Amino acid sequence: MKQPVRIALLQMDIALGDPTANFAKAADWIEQAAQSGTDLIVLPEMWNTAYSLDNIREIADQNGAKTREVIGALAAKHGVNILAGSVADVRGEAVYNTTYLFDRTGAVCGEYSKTHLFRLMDEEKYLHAGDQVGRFALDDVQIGSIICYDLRFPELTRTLSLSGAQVVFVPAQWPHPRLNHWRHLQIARAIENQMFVVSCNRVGRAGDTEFFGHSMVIDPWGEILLETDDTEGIHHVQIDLGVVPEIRSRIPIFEDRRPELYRLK
Ligand SMILES: NC(=O)CCC(=O)C(=O)O
Repeated sequence: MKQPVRIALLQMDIALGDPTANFAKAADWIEQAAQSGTDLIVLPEMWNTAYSLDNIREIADQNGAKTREVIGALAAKHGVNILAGSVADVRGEAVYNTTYLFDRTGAVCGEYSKTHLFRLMDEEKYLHAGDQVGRFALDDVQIGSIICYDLRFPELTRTLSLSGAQVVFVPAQWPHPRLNHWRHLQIARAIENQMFVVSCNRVGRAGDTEFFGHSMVIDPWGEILLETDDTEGIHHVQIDLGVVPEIRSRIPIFEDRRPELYRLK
């Protein structure tokens, strides 16, 4: 991938249980982001439905068909990669929370369904967990994809960095009162894995739950390159992946690991 990589984060509010409105808004914002010049557009978690869980099976995207059609067409039209946050999608009887990754031709080059379901928001009552990790190649760069609560499981991001990922993407719907957790977990994942962390969190309210935005881009040294506020907007940032090997050779944690010690006998 040509350096630096230009990334656009779509920090959106999401209409509860209204996929038609949300697809229209996402398409409009993708058009705007693409016209400003970008290599990769990132959306938040479950941007098609939000947490409208009572009727989620009725409104979820059937086999991701609409996501593939609408977002794939926009990726192809603008020759841009799109990490389409995640959408509620239904396969057979089961509803998942799935990231679709589109390359510049509009083809799906990666799919990842959230592997850790968040009980505080009742996900485990309505959704099925995925059972694969999300490691993909995009423009010849190895990247990883996790979703929101997955951030609390360092093993998952470690698996991605061990398998070569240089960036991990985190679409989210992470609300108050856990802004502190959100910020520190991302900084920790970046430093301990010597990788970029790029997150896109929604804003707005759903009932009593208030989502704070604060999408972040953190470099492998733990420096915050971008932290947004709690309002809607498209945020552009550039990252230079050349620093990943540099930092990994300066402090060679991957060579110094002692995996034989990390299993209880
Ligand atoms: N949508 C989510 O997974 C929310 C996770 C969250 O808020 C947390 O504290 O973890």
